[in-house]
Amino acid sequence: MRDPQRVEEIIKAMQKAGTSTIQVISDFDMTLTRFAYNGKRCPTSHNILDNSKLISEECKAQLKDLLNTYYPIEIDSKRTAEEKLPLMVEWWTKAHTLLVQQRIRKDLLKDMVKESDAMLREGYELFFDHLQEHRIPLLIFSAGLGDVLEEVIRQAGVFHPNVKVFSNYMDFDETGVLKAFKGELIHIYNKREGALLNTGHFQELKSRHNVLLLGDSLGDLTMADGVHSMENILKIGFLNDKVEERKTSYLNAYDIVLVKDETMEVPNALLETR
Ligand SMILES: Nc1ccn([C@@H]2O[C@H](COP(=O)(O)O)[C@@H](O)[C@H]2O)c(=O)n1
Repeated sequence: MRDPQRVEEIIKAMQKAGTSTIQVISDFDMTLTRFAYNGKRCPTSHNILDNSKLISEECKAQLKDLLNTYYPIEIDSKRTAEEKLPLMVEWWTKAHTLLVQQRIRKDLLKDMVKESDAMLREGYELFFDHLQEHRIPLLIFSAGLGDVLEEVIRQAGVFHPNVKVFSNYMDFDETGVLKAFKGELIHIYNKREGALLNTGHFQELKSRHNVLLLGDSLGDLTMADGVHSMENILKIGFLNDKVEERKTSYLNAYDIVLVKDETMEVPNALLETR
């Protein structure tokens, strides 16, 4: 924490206001899911599909090339968000175009997730169940693949009614084959625009002026930009990769930075404090 006293003040103010004033907004990939397990990288929602048997070997190689080209740019601390933005649009657009060419079948997504290495962070059950039990809305705001991430949380038994997802959803034709992606593309640097497009959601939650925000990228900080008359926001950032290069910028942007922490221990402890 850069300013522990400020963090304490925010927590106290949120506790005093009570759970009925809180909403949680969280990124998905590498925030609710693990970054690594036993020294091996865990997949993002895109990677779950990219590495599956629904994708041809040739296409897998092309998607891997894209990942190897653009992921280093995504986490490059020497480039500004403005420099990265067009390149991120390029990555997502090229990857989605390749995926559409694969004629992916909707009915195979369930088994694909079952067979994948998808892993939610340790302590996820407590996190989701606590929010459900206390009727605290959870918005999962992801630049990943909505259909895939929904299946991950469904299979984990935590897709409770208080969970809402904003993400990139697949559009299937009448035979159940992927033909396009729906609506505006969400990438890591346009979550503010995504939030402002979904005013209805934030309107429904207009009495919840206190926000717990969880993210793993500096782009995630704008996920709460649609919240009505915000009173307090506590921002927790998971810093998973390129720690030394990015620590200062994360400490300046997030209230609490969790370095290579694969658990939900801190968010869970905060939710349980009364
Ligand atoms: N073709 C792609 C594009 C992006 N990614 C990764 O997904 C992450 C975005 O999802 P969030 O839930 O974190 O918003 C992003 O960090 C990219 O690294 C990918 O794996 N493949």
